Amino acid sequence: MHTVEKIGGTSMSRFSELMDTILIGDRTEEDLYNRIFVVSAYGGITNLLLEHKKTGEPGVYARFANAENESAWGEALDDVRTRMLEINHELFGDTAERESADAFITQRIADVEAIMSNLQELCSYGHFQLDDHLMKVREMLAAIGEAHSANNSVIALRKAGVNARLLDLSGWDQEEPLPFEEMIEQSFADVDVSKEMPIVTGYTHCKEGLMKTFDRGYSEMTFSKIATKTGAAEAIIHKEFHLSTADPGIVGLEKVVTIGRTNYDVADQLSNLGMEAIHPKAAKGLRQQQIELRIKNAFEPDHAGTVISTDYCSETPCVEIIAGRPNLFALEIFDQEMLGEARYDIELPRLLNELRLYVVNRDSDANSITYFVAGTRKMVTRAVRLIGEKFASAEVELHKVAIVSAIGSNLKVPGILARTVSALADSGISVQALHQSMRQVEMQCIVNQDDYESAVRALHHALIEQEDHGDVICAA
Ligand SMILES: Nc1ncnc2c1ncn2[C@@H]1O[C@H](COP(=O)(O)OP(=O)(O)O)[C@@H](O)[C@H]1O
Ligand SMILES: N[C@@H](CC(=O)OP(=O)(O)O)C(=O)O
Repeated sequence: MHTVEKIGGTSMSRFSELMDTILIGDRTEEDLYNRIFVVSAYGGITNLLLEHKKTGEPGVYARFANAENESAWGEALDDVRTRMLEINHELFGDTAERESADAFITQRIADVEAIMSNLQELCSYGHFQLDDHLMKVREMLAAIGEAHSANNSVIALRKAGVNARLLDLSGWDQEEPLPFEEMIEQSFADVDVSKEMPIVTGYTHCKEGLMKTFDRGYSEMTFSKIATKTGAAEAIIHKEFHLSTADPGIVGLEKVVTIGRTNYDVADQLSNLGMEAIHPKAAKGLRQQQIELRIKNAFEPDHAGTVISTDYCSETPCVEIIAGRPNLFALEIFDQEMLGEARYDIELPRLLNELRLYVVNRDSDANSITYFVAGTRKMVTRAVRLIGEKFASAEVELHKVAIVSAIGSNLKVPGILARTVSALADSGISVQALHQSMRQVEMQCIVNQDDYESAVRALHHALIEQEDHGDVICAA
C-alpha cells in the first residue's frame, strides 16, 4: 500500500530541509518508496505568474489579460525567470545539475513567451478575440510553476541516489488534452511505486481545464484525484506549520496549540478565509472513498499532525481556531428603493462574480446590503461604478476591513459571543459587524484592516489560551 503526499509551496521553498525530513531523512531503501509526491510551485511563484492570491496584485497573467502593452507582461515574465533561476542557484550552486535545471525552465518560459507574443499579435486583428484564449494562457503560465519545482526535486533526489521519476502532468508537448481521470490513469500506467518515487506536478493539463474548474489551490485537486485513482492508504498534506489554533506567524509559535483532529466542515470555513487546510472540492473524493486525510508539519515528520474526517465533532464545546482574512473591501450599498426588492440580491452577486471578486460574507438590513469581498482595488472600484450605473438611487461606500473568525466543530459554548466581543472591546478594537449563523461552527467579527493582527491575538488569548489545551487539542 502506498501514500499520496502533497507538499505546499511554502514548504517547497525550504527544499533542502525537506530532503532531511519527509523526502529522505534516515529512511532505508524500502521505506523510501511506496510514496507518491505531488508538489506545488515554490512559495510566491504562482503569485508572480498569475496574480497575488490574497492581495490580487497583478502578475504576468493579469497584466496580459488586462491588455496592457507587451512590455508590462514581458517584464513581469522576466522577473519570474530571474526568480526561478535564483532558486536553482540556491538549490544547486554552480553544478551540472544547475545547468540542467536552468535549461529546462528557460525553455519552458521561452515557449510560453513565444505563444503569448504570437497571440497578442494575432488578436490585434479584429477577427481574433483575446478573451477566447485567456484561460489557456492562464493554464500554461500556472503549469510552469509546478514543472519547475517538480523537475528540480527530481534532479536533487536522483543526485542523492533516490530513484525519483518526474511525472509531468502539465501536458507540455501533448497534442490532445485527455479527461482529468484518464490523464492521471495514463500517467501512472507504467509506474512501479514500490521501486520508483514519482514526483508529480501539482498542475494537471486536462480537457475540463483544472484552472477553469477549481482555480487556485489546484494542486490539491491533482493530489486528491491521484489518491482516489491509485487507491492510496492515506492522503497527506505537508505544510510549513502544524495546523494550529491560529497563524503562528501572528500569535507566536509558543502560544499556538496544534489541532489533532477536526472535520471537513471546519476545513471549509478555513478555505473561505483563504487558509486552505484542504481545497473543499479536493476533500470530496477523499471523503467518498474513505481515504483518511492528514495534515502534517513538513519539518516535524514524527508528529502525527491533524486528521480531518467527516464525522469528527469535539466532545466538549470549544473554539478550535482563530482564523481570519485581512485586506478585504466592505462594499456597502444603501438604497431606499431596496426594501422588498429581490433584484438587488440577485443582480449584485452576479455583478461581483463577473468581476471575479470573491464574496467572503455579506450582511444586510432593511435598505442596505454590505458585501465583504476580496479582490484588487481596481476591480472593486469598477464594481462601485457599475453598481451606480445599474441602481441609480443607490449610494455605494467602500471601507478597508478584515474578518477575524472563531471556528470550532462544536462551538456551543454558553456566552461565547459575549466573550468574543468583550475581548475585542478590552483591546480597544472596534467591531464593525458581527456574524454568527445558526449552525454555530463559526463566529465572524469585521474589524478595521489596521486592527487585524491585534484582533487575532486578542481572540486567541481570550478564547484559546485560557483553556489550557496542552500541546495538542485532541491528539490524532
Ligand atoms: N491556523 C493556522 N495553522 C497553521 N498555519 C497557518 C494558520 N493560519 C495561517 N497559517 C499560515 O499559513 C501559511 C501556509 O499557507 P498556505 O497557503 O496554506 O501554504 P502552502 O503553501 O503550504 O499551501 C503558513 O505560513 C502560516 O503562517
Ligand atoms: N501554486 C498554486 C497551487 C497550489 O495549490 O499551491 P499551494 O499548495 O502552495 O497552496 C497556487 O498558488 O494556487
